[in-house]
Amino acid sequence: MTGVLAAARDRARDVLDPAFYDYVAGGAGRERVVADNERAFDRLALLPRVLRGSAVRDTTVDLPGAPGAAPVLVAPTAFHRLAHPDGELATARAAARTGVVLVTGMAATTAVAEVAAAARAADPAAAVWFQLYLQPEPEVTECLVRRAERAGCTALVVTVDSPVFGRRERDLRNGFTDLPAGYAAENMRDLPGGPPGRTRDIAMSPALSWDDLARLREATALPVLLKGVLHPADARLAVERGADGVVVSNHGGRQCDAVPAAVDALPAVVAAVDGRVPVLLDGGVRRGTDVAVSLALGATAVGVGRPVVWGLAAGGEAGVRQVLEELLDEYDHALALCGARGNADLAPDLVVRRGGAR
Ligand SMILES: Cc1cc2nc3c(=O)[nH]c(=O)nc-3n(C[C@H](O)[C@H](O)[C@H](O)COP(=O)(O)O)c2cc1C
Ligand SMILES: CCCCCCC(=O)C(=O)O
Repeated sequence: MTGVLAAARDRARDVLDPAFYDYVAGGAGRERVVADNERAFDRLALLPRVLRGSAVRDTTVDLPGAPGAAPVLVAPTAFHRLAHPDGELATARAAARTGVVLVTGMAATTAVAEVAAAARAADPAAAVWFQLYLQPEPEVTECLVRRAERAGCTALVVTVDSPVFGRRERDLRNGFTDLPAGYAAENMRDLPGGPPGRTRDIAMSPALSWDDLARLREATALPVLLKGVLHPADARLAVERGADGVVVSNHGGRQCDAVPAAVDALPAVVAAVDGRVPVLLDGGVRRGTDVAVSLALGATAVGVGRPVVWGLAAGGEAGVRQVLEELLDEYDHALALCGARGNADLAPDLVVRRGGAR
């Protein structure tokens, strides 16, 4: 990786506590999937069309609860105040000012109400989604959902790839298993069954099922997207059970170190969903051309995780803006080079395997 994103990552490595840098950069096991998410894009090439472009290109996408958004989202990543003192507030302002949907996480170090308010103060039209892990106690999940609704979030993103926490060898080596003193997952404060005024731990449960999703579906009118879908059969089930979108994701290689790269899993999920709901992707997106490849293969939009944290660590709000603007500018440039007048002109025939047919 070179360019703005690599410079942000290098700066982040210089300024961050090494254990937190490793927590962000690292992944599960031998980190094969972390590497493969990026390498999979390197294995794909764009096959441009000529003499059919436009000087002005339409790059906006319609997402659940976010019409006219940019095709790049801020994927949910935990603990932004460990990257920069302004934490999630800086990320929210940067996303809002670039027209990018922010998916703020249950594991944020700033409460969702404050994050959403900061985004709207920067741009009243800003869309913020809330990511959650379904909790084993339905009343805890419901309380989190009500907080997101009250905060004005326009969609929920339920992460389903984490029945247990990934085995992250860097974190085990570094002893990075708890937040340092003075930081907390603020959305987890004052929840049912938890200590008053204090935070509960986020639970991951292998006992969750499609019934828990059905309960959530009934508990809220907000659009619900499922994040962490790789198998086409699960994508089909998600649509049948009322999901408003699926996110093809392997959690940035942080959960199972033996799964396919996100972009390699995308086409089968797109085929299974068959246009019924938007399909998003995250994992390894580092260039505007990666955005173009993903949209050509059927994604409606893509999320970026680590690059946003690197930008935040490198320069707070301005650093995140630089990262997002670079990706969006590169994407628009890639569209021009492919002879596309907008996202709608991207199609699977524009993507081939590097060195051979797809
Ligand atoms: C530091 C870090 C924290 C993350 N925290 C969460 C989280 O709290 N919830 C979640 O669903 N995904 C989380 N993710 C996964 C991201 O949402 C996303 O799937 C992944 O980062 C995409 O890959 P990329 O980093 O290569 O862009 C986290 C990823 C990182 C790097
Ligand atoms: C049990 C702590 C939950 C934090 C979740 C952060 C996360 O998903 C990650 O990949 O790290």
